[in-house]
Amino acid sequence: MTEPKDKLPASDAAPDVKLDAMLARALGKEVPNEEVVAVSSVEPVPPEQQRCGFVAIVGKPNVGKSTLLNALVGQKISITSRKAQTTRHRITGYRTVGPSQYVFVDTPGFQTRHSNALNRSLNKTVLGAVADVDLILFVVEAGHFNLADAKVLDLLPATIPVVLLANKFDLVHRRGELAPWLRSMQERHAFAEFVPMSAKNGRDVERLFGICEQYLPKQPWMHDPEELTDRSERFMASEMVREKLFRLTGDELPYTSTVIIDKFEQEGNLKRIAATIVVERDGHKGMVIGDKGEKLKRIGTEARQELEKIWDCKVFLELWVKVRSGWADNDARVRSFGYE
Ligand SMILES: Nc1nc2c(ncn2[C@@H]2O[C@H](COP(=O)(O)OP(=O)(O)OP(=O)(O)O)[C@@H](O)[C@H]2O)c(=O)[nH]1
Repeated sequence: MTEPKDKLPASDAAPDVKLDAMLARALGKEVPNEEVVAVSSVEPVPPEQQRCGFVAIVGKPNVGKSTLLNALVGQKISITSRKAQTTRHRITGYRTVGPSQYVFVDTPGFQTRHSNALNRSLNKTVLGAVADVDLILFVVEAGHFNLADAKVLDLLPATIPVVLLANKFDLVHRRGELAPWLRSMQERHAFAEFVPMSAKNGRDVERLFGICEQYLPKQPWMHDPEELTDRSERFMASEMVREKLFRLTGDELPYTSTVIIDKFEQEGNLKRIAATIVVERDGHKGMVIGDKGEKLKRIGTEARQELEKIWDCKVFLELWVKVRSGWADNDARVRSFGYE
């Protein structure tokens, strides 16, 4: 991050011409001189040709930020689920494509509805994450924009270029109607680019690298190009259990449930992990355990199988469930569970 933040790499063209060009590119019409960057394996690049920068992924809950981060990094490093507010930590993933190294920062969906200690901590994480980056990917659902999106947009510093990433484009049936929506979005903020796409579509994700590249400062890479994340295996284990917990309990379980790793030991090619799922009420405990322990067993099995695949080793995973009422309202307890 050596370049000054007040310099947006925008073209010199008049705003309307630039907007039309962005719309044309966004909606898939031909735009001359556009380079498509192939995502391939890492080749050696001399330091003077390298680019490296921070890219924050922001947006309200459930718009697809974690799905996008995993697709960009090429491996699952952030958990996803249909339940809003699954992501609770700032997660950094890296990806080196050609001469450019992208350091991605995922953020929890900005919470505007409830004000408890957990949400205050989440919002602080979001603000910290966008303060010092080279580019912001502002994720919304294509064709939609509501108050929750507006509150996130309001937080973004005017000095950092913002890409409007209209995700879940696959769910838009009348694509022609997106042009007026994109125009109205440009009135809300001077976006550097519009990118309608689907985080679940590999080609779209590949194209996004090409669009982001020009915003990365020319400077040597900060990480080994083979590295994908700074998160520990312990953290991955707790996130994996949390993902399965939310996926398998559906909407009944409040998002305040959390997972703590009590033990993480390596024995040769085996990892022994013991974890506790912390819920707020006795009723929630029953939901997690399920009939004859069926649900808890499935959460454990699915988490174990996926961890074994990612780490390529055997995993022994033991799960417990505990009730700690009111933990999300208590600042000290929120900190003791690992939220800053
Ligand atoms: N159809 C469609 N669904 C998507 C797309 N991207 C994400 N989703 C789904 O949207 C839901 C939410 O995705 P997440 O990646 O967990 O969203 P998030 O923004 O990280 O959510 P929080 O952690 O709550 O902030 C999941 O069910 C995803 O499978 C997309 O491009 N198309």
